[in-house]
Amino acid sequence: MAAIAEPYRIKMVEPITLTTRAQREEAIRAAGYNTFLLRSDDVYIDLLTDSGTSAMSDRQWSALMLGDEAYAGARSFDHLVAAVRDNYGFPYVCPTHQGRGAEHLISKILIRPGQHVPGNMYFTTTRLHQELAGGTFHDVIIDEAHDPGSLHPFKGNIDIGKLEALVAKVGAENIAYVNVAVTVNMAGGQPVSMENLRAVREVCDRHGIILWSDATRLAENAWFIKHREPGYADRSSASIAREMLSHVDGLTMSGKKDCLVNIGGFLAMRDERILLKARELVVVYEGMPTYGGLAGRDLDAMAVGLHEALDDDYLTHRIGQVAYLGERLSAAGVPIVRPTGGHAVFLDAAAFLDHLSQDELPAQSLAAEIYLDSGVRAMERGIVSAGRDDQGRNRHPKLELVRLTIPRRVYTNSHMDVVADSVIRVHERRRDIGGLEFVYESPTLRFFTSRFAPI
Ligand SMILES: CC1=C(O)/C(=C\N=C(/Cc2ccccc2)C(=O)O)C(COP(=O)(O)O)=CN1
Repeated sequence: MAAIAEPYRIKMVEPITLTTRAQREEAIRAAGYNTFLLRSDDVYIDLLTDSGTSAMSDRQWSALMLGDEAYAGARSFDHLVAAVRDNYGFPYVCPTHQGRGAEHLISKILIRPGQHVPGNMYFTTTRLHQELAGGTFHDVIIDEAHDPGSLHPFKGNIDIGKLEALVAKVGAENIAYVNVAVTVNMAGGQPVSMENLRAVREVCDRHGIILWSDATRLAENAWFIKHREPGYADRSSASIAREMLSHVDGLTMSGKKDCLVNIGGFLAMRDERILLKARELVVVYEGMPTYGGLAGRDLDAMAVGLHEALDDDYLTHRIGQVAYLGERLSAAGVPIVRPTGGHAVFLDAAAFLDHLSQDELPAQSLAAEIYLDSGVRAMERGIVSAGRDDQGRNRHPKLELVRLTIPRRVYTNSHMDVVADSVIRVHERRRDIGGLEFVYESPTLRFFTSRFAPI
């Protein structure tokens, strides 16, 4: 990947501090060996998440200053509707405070208790809201997605055979909707091809099933189509994103990723009946249909950000930075999910710590070790994140990963070098790393607030 410089210059900085090893030992103990429970001031380079952690542009800050805080009918809402219509091609928008607000509403609208929701690998909050609405999630992603070493260029693809088999098994009338996430976070930020989107559309049309999309990282997915799928090299990522979305009936969006804002989300759709139901629910759970739990200034910042995120120079640098970190780690023999995805490098913790069983929580332990080594904060994406099934048993996902998640427009490759050096140091002494056990297990989305101790 030809290195390119950041397609922007920095106009404001936020100082970060390097802590001592002693300070980090105290901090990780106080956090129960859970990187979610660390204080920001105790973190040097924060790769916990790309969600809400991106840097806004001067244009977004300018738009924010012009936010219309009218309770109803604010100009800011009109600006968001126009931005979604012009960039994504949907006429109707219902803002929510963030992605899971949109997941909550659409799950209530589309799912009848007992129905099934096939999708390309689970995401924690998405599956939870589907289950809270009485639905059952079914993973219909291609097998390669569960193989960290597979170099399939579109590991986010839906397996048409698995989807058809589920329809045949439960009946199309018992499928609430098909959910296609672009990209697939838990598979390693892996994209879906346009060809696959068309194929899934055809299946849904043939059976009369709604096709919904979790479009949270759609700009990055569009860039991968441009650079990996035949016939798209000469297209802009923005035009590819519109074509992707032309194949789906609506979307949930966490604006905190590919809309480059610190808070925000929305539903977008073509069917006015869904809009009307969303408007009934949004006033109960989020606020007026024209603000959905957000300040007017947030809507304006999101309207500008969703357009900026589709810029090819920005995407080439952003995704190139992920690849840079991934290549440095691969060159040193560190096991990672290949090919590197759009928003993070995922360490294969099962291979990294192959002397530990999955029940010794290798990814949780590795994330804590990386923090101890350098103050770099990563996120566990393995057995702890997968939670327990409806029988109360620990789910055992094939992927036991640590996610090094890169915020947008925040860090330079010098920071990536610090991260790579740290992970390589930890890899060199991996045999000294032991497992962790729960000392407190929270009942819901346990990865957020559980606490652990060395075994
Ligand atoms: C594909 C996708 C996402 O990645 C997503 C949020 N991701 C997050 C934030 C997060 C959420 C849950 C556990 C840990 C971290 C991420 O760190 O990756 C949401 C919810 O959006 P929300 O956070 O705005 O509610 C919907 N879909």
